[in-house]
Amino acid sequence: MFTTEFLDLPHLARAGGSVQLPGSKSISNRVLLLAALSAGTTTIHDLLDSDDTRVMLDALHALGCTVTPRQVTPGQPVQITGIDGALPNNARAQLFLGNAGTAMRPLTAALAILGGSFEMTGVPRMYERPIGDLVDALRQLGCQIDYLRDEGFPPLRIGQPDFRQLGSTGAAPIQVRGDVSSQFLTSLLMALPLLASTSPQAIAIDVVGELISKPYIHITLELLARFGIRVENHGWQRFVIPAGSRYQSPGSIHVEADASSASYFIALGAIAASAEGQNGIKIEGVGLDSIQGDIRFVEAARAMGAEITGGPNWLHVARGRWPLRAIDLDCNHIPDAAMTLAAMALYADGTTTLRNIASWRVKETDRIAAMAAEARKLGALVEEGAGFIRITPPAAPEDWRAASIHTYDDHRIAMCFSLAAFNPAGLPVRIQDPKCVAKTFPDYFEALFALVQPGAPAPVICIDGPTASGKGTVATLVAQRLGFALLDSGALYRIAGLAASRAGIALQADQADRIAALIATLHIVFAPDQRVLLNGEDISLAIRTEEAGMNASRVSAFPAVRQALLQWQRDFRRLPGLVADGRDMGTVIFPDAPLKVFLSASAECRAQRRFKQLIDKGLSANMHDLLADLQARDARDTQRSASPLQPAEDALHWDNNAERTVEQAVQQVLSWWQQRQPFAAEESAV
Ligand SMILES: Nc1ncnc2c1ncn2[C@@H]1O[C@H](COP(=O)(O)OP(=O)(O)OP(=O)(O)O)[C@@H](O)[C@H]1O
Ligand SMILES: Nc1ccn([C@@H]2O[C@H](COP(=O)(O)O)[C@@H](O)[C@H]2O)c(=O)n1
Repeated sequence: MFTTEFLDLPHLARAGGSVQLPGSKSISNRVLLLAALSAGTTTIHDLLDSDDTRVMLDALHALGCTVTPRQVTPGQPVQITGIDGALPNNARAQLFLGNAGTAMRPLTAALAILGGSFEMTGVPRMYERPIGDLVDALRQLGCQIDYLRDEGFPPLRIGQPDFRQLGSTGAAPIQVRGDVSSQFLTSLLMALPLLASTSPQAIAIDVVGELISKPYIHITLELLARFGIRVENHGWQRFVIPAGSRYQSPGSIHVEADASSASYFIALGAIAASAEGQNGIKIEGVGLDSIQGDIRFVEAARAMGAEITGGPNWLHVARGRWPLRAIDLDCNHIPDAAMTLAAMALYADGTTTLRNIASWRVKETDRIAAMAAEARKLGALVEEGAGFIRITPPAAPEDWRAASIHTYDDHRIAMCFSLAAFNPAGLPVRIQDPKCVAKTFPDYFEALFALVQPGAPAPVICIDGPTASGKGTVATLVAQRLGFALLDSGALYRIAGLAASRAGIALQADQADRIAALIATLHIVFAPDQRVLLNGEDISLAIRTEEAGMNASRVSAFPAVRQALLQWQRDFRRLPGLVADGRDMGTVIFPDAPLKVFLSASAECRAQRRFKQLIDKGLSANMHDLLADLQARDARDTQRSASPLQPAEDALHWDNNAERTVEQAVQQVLSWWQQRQPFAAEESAV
């Protein structure tokens, strides 16, 4: 996951390949709660690992359920042993539920019926998301719920219910509004079987007002049935839970991939020209048989021109009509995925109107306002109303603008606007706070980058300079702040030197071809945890000795060795960008790099730094020898005929002498980088 302050997406041109989607958030959190309320142990496969499922898992653990393992591990199921419809007497807990509506609302209903002493808290935005209609419905039954701040909103305190008023004949139908959030009805449907289990009468729920988001209720009913609760659905207006209903674990259950997440890749297939040798996008884990309402996004995308085929758990999407066709659609049936239509509308042949989307206003943020504000930044013409949005794309390529997209801590805003990187103007798009996608799809950007091809080669920042000038340190930090990949080219020469000496090859010019041939056979891995593996062996420390540095310096003077490592280095170039440190990054390896930096510092300063670095690592060092070695390496690096160490003509120089700190150097490089970006100055502050 990208945890940077922002993520710059270069202009994207093409896409192709296949993507396996994470589990559905809606199904994951429902299944977790149902498993927790049931008798027996449920093994849950393909559970989504996200912010919202994590808060749910933590809450269930706090309530006394056995959760094994405590965190979701890819490919490993999670087992929940449920409470069999009852909590111990005097159960109490404080539950932090983040911004997860799918945790706050159903847990409130279930705990209000089970009884105990609970505080339901979350992030500030959660305290702006209404829950009053659900609380009113639960109070009709005798549940004890108090608002801890504002009337109608979390945080809440839940106490012991008093069901005496229900009497032996049961309650009158419970009334709940259906026109604000379908999560209220879902919450009651999942909580009321706890009451029905001991009730002599069936329990009925009447929906007041038009029921929005019926597809989500459909998911709830399907899953309730899997856990032994068969709810009667009377025309989506009355739901009846039979007396004696009792939660029973199905034993094992698979979570479908998220149909809302699929929408971004369906849109990608519809928008992007196919990558060479590829034919569109294959989406795995969810298909045309999905129980999720957002699968009907497929119909809307087809209406806009996408060519979509599919099976029970897969979809294939290719660009069809281009530009896309503008549509006018009632989106009540696909409230979440409809946001992706707004992104597709940027590529349509006219004005697209999305109606019946008032529920967007009470989601993670006011999504109508947010989508309108951010689409306008790109140059689109946007009109918004209480329950609709109308989008006209920029009239011509030159009307598009490079925008820094504010994401409002809303995963869907971030994912939708990533699609703006396919704009016809060749502009990059900045996504602020990219980690907000953690709510449903932590690795969204990684999945996107695996499928797309940029319009021009991915950007590279070259940082060259003599040994111990601070290149590696600065390059690592710049790469971290931008979310870029890192190439430590010196490590490749160090590996070459180490491998040659281990093979007993003399490090001299007449052996250069043998060393080059050896390089071609090496299996080198730069692991994400910073370890360097050579043919499976961890050589991270072995290549960092001064001797390894000297050997690297020797072999690096041979043109055949440099040639053998050339493509290796260029293959590091990838989305969203690369920071490359070395001696000839700007002059030879990436001559087209948009930013080249040359660091310098006196030999004495560099020797001092290297001395400290070695001592800090617990290695022995001698200042006199270090200075001599360093000067010898400088001489060899600058005087060799093949790619000598020298600044590129267009390099920017940074004197990295003793009075300069690491952070100053990093800030300088980032500031040079910002100056090269097309985003407005006030939007690009790092
Ligand atoms: N202003 C500075 N900029 C960068 N590094 C600094 C600075 N001040 C002190 N250092 C320290 O200098 C040491 C040497 O830096 P580093 O290893 O990044 O150099 P390098 O140029 O990559 O060396 P080599 O080419 O040998 O790999 C590190 O311990 C680093 O923390
Ligand atoms: N692009 C490069 C990088 C390194 N070298 C040579 O390798 C030696 C080790 O590099 P470090 O950056 O890890 O110190 C170095 O002394 C150079 O001789 C190179 O030639 N080109």
